[in-house]
Amino acid sequence: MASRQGSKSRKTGFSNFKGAADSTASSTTSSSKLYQETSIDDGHSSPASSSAQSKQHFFSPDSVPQSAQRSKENVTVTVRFRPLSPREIRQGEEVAWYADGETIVRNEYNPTIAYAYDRVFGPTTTTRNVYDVAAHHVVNGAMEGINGTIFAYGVTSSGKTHTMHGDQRSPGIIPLAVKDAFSIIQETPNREFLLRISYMEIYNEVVNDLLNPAGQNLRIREDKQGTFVEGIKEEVVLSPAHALSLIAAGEEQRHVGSTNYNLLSSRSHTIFTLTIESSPLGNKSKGEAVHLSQLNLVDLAGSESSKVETSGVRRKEGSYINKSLLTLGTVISKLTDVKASHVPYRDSKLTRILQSSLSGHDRVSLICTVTPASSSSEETHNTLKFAHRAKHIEIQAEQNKIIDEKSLIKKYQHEIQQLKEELGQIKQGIVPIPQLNDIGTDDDIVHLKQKLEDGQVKLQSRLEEEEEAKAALMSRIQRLTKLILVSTKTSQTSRLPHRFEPRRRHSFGEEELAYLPYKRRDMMDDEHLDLYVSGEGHHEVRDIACREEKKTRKHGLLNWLKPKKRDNSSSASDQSSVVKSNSTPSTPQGGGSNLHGESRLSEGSPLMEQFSEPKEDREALEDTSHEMETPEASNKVIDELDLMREQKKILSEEAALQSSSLKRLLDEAAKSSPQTEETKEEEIKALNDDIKAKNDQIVTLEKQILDFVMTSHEALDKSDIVQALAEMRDQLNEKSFELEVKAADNSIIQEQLNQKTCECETWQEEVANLKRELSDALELAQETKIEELKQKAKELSESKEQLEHRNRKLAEESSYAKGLASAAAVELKALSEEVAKLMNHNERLAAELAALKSSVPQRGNKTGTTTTTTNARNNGRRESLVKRQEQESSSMELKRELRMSKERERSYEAALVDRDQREAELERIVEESKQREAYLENELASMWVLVSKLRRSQGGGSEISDSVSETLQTDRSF
Ligand SMILES: Nc1ncnc2c1ncn2[C@@H]1O[C@H](COP(=O)(O)OP(=O)(O)OP(=O)(O)O)[C@@H](O)[C@H]1O
Repeated sequence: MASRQGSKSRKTGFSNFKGAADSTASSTTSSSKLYQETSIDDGHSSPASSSAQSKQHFFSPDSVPQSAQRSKENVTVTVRFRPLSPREIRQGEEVAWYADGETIVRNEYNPTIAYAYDRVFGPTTTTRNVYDVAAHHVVNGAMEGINGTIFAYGVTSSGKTHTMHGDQRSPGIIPLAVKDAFSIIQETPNREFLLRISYMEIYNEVVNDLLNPAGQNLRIREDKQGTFVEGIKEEVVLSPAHALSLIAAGEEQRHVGSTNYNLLSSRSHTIFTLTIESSPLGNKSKGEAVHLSQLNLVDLAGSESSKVETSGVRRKEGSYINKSLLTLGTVISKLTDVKASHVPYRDSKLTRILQSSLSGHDRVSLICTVTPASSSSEETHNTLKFAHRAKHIEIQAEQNKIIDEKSLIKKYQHEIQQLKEELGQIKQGIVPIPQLNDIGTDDDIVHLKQKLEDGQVKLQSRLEEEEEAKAALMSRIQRLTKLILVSTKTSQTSRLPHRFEPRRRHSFGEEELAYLPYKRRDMMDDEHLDLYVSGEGHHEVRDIACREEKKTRKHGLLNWLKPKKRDNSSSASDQSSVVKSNSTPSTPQGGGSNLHGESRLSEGSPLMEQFSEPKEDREALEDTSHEMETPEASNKVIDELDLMREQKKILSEEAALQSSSLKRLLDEAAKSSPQTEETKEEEIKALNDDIKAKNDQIVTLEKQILDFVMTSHEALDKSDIVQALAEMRDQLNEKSFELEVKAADNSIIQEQLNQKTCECETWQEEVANLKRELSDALELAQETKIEELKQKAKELSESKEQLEHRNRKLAEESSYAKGLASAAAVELKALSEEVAKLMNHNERLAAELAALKSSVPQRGNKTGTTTTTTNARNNGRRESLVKRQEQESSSMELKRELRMSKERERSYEAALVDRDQREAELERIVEESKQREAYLENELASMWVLVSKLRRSQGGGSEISDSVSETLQTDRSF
């Protein structure tokens, strides 16, 4: 069944909003500094105004007529301060925000900053007070057909869960609302009701059904009537205890974790929905509209400051929480902004699911929880601003009336009517058996007697058959009737005239609230003082504490099943909801009982002790049965039978729940790794044992019911006994059938388990084989790699050798070239010296030659003067000519030599240039070979690293690696 969150489209609702600027909007138009005090009594949000006007309205796609009562009102916005926690006190925190009167929140450090709300609750206010102001009118409206939503909003550890769920000493809005709903039924004798609940969480943007562990990751769908969660489980509830026990079971599934601020921080948003159908009582209901409404109680996860140091899962959860709360904030801003054209409901699952509530057709109450602590001043300020924005949302709450034969209450009413008619027909069909003494003459007696006896046998068997059919019908009628709740008050006066009288307060039965933690979480905080230190390292310790707390809660639920002692004082709550038939109240807690309750407790627990003392109990029952002489006593017996049946039902439900958990575990086991397999197997085994134990308990309970019927049969009149017996037989058959089915299921599950175990073993073998193959392959691969490396190392060392050889050669050549060059240099020097000498000599000769040339013309001029001396002079001239010729030839010789020496010089110079070039070439080659050597060195080093890695990764292959490393070592040293 799908839980429908509202029934209107967004557009119609959106048009109902007015922004802060709208002067016609009610009460608050305050800014952060200029506030206008508003009060819950201002009429806009008071319960009294809820149904002031009414008009006809049609909403369903198939034109189902619906009448609607509309009244304009604002969202009720209240702020609740929690006291400073022991931790905050220890840390010397100061009060940064405080409640100034009943409607104003003021900043301690800057008194000009103040905000006004419908009501502000100080740290000492009780949740009951909060309920009366912030929730009661919403619950009241929901019981009259007006959808209602109550939110708790605030940062982490500000007290949302404390407000919504509470603890045993101070129950929260949810238990109070449930209780109130049943009280209203009791005080509305002219209507009959059918209540259903669903409970879901939004964890990391995934919708999970908390009443059905199999309902994970549910889809949100939308049709013309609004958004709804597809496939969510809805349970018809018969009493507050029944509803609370279901919530308790749901709480077990909720994601809770420890954070730096809160030992038990809610990591998901939860939405508890109570669907209420009501119609006029009895024949009046024909053709009358059915009221259908939903009451959503939303415990939001707390926003987290980005300053908080978290990691891993918590950080991921925190970011999802913050994102969805941000979307909620944006949606609310847009709703209060007249200019906004698009409201981003679709940006988060939370706003999508609550789209209808937010868009103005539900009566909405927002409870903002805050801490006064100075360290959270900024976060508190943000919450206050959020609350202030929300105050401007205007709503037009409507009463939903549907004339819809498809409504569950109508369906049940029809079925009951049909069954009653069938029963009437059966009753009419029973022919009274004629008495023998009425029969006539003696002659016919034998014949007639025979005939009559035959007829009597036939009639008897027909009678029995019809009795059985009648009993079956009766039990069906009873079961259906039980689902429809009516007041036990005989007065048919309406509840409405009394509406504003103070309602009788129903105290909770001890067991009803047993699912809630015994004490406040902050008290635990005191005990786990050292656990509240920041830092991730302590999460484990805190998670243990968290688990412990969960266990306590679990025991709380178990306690609910604990049989109550007969105690007249507890009747106030017990009578809060009884079933239509006065003789068969259906509530599990109805009247209390000293019968054997059943539980998941192990031996030694008080409950098991009660199981082990049947005699005493039976004696007590016998005592009771002696007192049961009046019809009331007979009713009590039936009450107790009902109670036992109810307990049996709960056990069966628990067994079913565990079976589904078992299935889930089996599925998980199939998917999980072999390491987690063992723990899963243990869990599966434990669950199997638990289911077996539960089935045993069901059988025991059935036996006890039989025993009880036997011992108390005297207190009941015969027809009651026949009826009860038939009913018992019926139920027994039903149960034994159920048991058979469950046993069959179990054996199937067992088979599956065995099969899975076999599969697991095969897988394990396969995994082992694969591992072996993998290690072989690895070894092989390593060997090949090592071989390759060896080869490469060899090649490298060879090329290194060659290079070194070449290097040596080059070095030799270069030293030879150097020698040559120096010899050439020496020679060149000697030559140049010689050239210099020759040149000097040359110059001298040239000078002499010039001197000679100049002396010859002077002698020619003096020839005429003396002939004697002419001969002598001719001789001398000849001599000097010869000499000159000699000198010329020697100078020629010298010149030639000079030329030659110059040529030689040039050739030497060329040789030198050539040598320089050669040397440069050699140096370049040497440089290159050095670089190559360095590169090879590097290569070798990385190979070394590789080899050592291989060695490390392959323990067994060390020998190979050793040999490689030796090779490489040698290479290296080489
Ligand atoms: N009004 C209050 N009076 C006394 N104690 C309170 C009140 N509100 C909250 N606390 C205590 O403060 C602690 C935190 O409260 P609670 O767990 O309800 O916070 P929360 O807002 O739900 O946190 P989270 O978002 O992390 O789930 C609890 O120990 C609770 O008992």
